[in-house]
Amino acid sequence: MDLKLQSKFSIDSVNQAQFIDSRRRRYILLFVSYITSAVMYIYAFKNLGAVDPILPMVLFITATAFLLNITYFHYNNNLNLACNIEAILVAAFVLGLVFIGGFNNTALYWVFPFPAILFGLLGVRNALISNVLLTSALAIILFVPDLALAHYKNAEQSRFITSLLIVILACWINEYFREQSHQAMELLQHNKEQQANTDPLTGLANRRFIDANLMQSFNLQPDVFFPLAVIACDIDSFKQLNDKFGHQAGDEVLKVIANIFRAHLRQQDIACRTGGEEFLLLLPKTSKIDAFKVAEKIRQQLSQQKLLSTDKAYTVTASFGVAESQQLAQLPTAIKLADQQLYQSKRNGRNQIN
Ligand SMILES: Nc1nc2c(ncn2[C@@H]2O[C@H](COP(=O)(O)OP(=O)(O)OP(=O)(O)O)[C@@H](O)[C@H]2O)c(=O)[nH]1
Repeated sequence: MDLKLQSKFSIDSVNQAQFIDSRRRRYILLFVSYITSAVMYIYAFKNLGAVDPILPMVLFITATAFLLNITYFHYNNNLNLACNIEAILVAAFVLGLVFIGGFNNTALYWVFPFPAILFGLLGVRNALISNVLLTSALAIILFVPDLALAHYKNAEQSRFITSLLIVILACWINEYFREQSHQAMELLQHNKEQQANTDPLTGLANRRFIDANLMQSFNLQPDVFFPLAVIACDIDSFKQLNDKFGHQAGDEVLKVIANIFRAHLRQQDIACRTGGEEFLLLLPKTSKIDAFKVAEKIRQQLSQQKLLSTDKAYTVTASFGVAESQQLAQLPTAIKLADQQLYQSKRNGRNQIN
C-alpha cells in the first residue's frame, strides 16, 4: 500500500487541522451575521424617524440579508457559499454606506473592520483581491466629483484611503503568514503520521496503521470493506537466507516481496508488514476463493523471481494462509485463522497456500 493510498484511509491530523480552520471561518461568519446585524438593527431603529430614510433602510436591508444568509447556511451547511455571499453583502454595504455618508457623514469610520472580516471569510488570496477591488471602488466614489450623495473633505478622503490600505496590508501580512504556518504544521503533522504508520524498509503499512487507522475506517464504513479477505504471508526459511547471504540480502528480499504485493494488489487492498518477515494482506470486498487466486499469483511470482547476491543467484519462497471475515466483529478471528492456515502451509512443507 503506497503512502497516498494510506492517507486515504487515515482519519488523521490533516482532517483535524482542516476542521479547526473551517471552524474559524464559521465563527467569523456567525459573528458578522449575528453581532453586526444586531448593531445595524439598533442603529436602524434609533434613526427610524430621521429626515432621510435611506440610511435606516440600507442598515435594515443589510442586517436582514445577513440573517437570511446565516439561516440558509444553517439549512444547507455550505460554508464556502455562505462566506462568499457574506463577503458580497459586506462589500455592497460598505460601498452603499460610503456612498450615502452614514449618520453625520461618519461612514468612513465604519469601513475599517471590514478588510479583516473579508480576510476571515475568504482566505488570503480572494480576500486580497476583494479588498483591492473594494478600495478601488471606494476611491472612485470618493474622488469622482459629485458621484456620491455624501460630501467628504478632501484631506479626509486621501487619509482614509491611505489608512485603509495600511489596514489591508497589515491584515494581508498577518493572514498570509498565519496561513503559511498552518499549512506547514499540517504538512509536518501529516508526514509524522505517515512515518508512524509506515514500515521504513518496505514502504508498506505497519501494524500501527491497522490498529490506529484502518479499524476506524472499517468501523465507519463497513459496507466499503466487508466481506474482507485476509491473507497471512511469511517468507520461508528467512533465517537461513540471512545466515547464508547476509542481512542486507534479507532486506532486499523484503523489498522484493513488497513490490510483488504492489504489483498484484488492487488500489483498495492493504498490504501490511506485521513483523520481521511476516505480512498481512487485507482485500476489501473479496471472497476467500478470490483471495486464494491472489495469493497464488504472489506465491508464483516470488518463487520464480531470480535474486542475486554477490554473483550467486537464488530464489525465495513464501507460505500463505487465507481466511474471510464477513463483518468487523469477525476480523480478529479471521486474522487468527489466516495465521493458523499459514502455519499449516509451513508444516506441509512451505511454499504453499492453505
Ligand atoms: N534481513 C532481515 N531479517 C530480518 C528482519 N526482521 C527479522 N529478520 C530475521 O528473520 C528471521 C526469522 O526467522 P524465523 O522466525 O526462525 O523464521 P524462518 O527462518 O523464516 O523460518 P520459517 O518461518 O519456519 O520458514 C530471523 O532470523 C530474523 O532475524 C529484517 O528486517 N531484515
